[in-house]
Amino acid sequence: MTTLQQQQQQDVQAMQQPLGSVAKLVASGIQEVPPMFRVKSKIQQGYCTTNTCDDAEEESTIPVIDFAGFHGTERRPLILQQIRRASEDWGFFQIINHGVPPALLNDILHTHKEFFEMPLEEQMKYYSKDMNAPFKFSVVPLLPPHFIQPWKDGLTVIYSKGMDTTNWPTKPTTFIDVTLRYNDAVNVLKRELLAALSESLGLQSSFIDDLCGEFQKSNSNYYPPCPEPQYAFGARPHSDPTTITLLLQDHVGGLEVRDKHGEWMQVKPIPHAFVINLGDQLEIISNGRYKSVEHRVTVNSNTARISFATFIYPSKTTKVGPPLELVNLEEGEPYKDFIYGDYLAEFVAFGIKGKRFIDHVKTTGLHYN
Ligand SMILES: O=C(O)CCC(=O)C(=O)O
Ligand SMILES: [Fe+2]
Repeated sequence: MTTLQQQQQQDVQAMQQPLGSVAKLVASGIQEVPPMFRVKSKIQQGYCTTNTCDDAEEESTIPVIDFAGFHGTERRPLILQQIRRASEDWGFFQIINHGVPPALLNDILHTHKEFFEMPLEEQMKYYSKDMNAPFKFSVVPLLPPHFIQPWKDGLTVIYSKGMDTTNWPTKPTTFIDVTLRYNDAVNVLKRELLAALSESLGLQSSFIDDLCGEFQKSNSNYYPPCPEPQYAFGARPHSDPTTITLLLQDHVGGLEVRDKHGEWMQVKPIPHAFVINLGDQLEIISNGRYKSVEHRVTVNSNTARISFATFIYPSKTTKVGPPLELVNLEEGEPYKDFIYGDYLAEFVAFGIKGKRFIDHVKTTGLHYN
């Protein structure tokens, strides 16, 4: 057995010993961040200079793209151009007028927030030891135990059309209906976005969806207030291993993205907007033209935050690489092809090291050790 396999086996065993939720820990009145969540202060990490740690730039300059008219001929070329520029410069953008009804966006955040604020006993009914369970409430440890744990609770839905909801929560009463309708709506939107991204790269409209858009998994994330926000992260700096991620966030804020100059920028909440971030698979397909950018989630001492991240990714057996039309050997070594399942396994084992996993493997292939 390799070291990687041993580590994975130990992690699976340790993850079968759940500790409970972060919300419960906060409710118990703790005044300090416990060791399993604790990072060096952000000052020590060089992230900021003051203890309040509001180091990220105030105003987000992440592009906001108005998706209205995407299906017509008049605005479509402009939208594609804006997507191309945002993907090259930022790897992150927000979209408005995307067609998902505002009432549904309010409902999904409220309903899931209500779920996260229910007693732990109620939530634990949906805990599962199966890492691939299609519906599951996450408890600490949320990541394999050799990681520092994120300051959050989570609920995961692996989407498929007409999902079996027999064992889903019936409290809040709207939970099943709203969660299904939201996931269906995001499934339609992801198809449009992947078409736009394909066309913006000069590829056939269905190219990215056909290759890398098969799976959809959503994580609703509940970030409780933290007694020492400078010593914990909701999510440590990482880039997503996905094709794309569609994120809905409430008004609280906390998501930050690293810009071209290495500075952290706040992604300012815009009501009813989706934050779109390109994942590693899209960077690979585009042969590096589009970037899968590092981001992180900070927490605060006053207000719980909720976000709903939907990840789009290929099947584990899919071979992902740049198509020939995006390879120009004069521009240097093209990105290597990967089998997605192998990529993901090494991504998880690599952990969050303040560097992008993709930088380690992009031209040399897998086996980062
Ligand atoms: O909650 C957020 O704003 C972002 C979460 C995130 O980056 C992720 O789940 O990959
Ligand atoms: Fe992320």
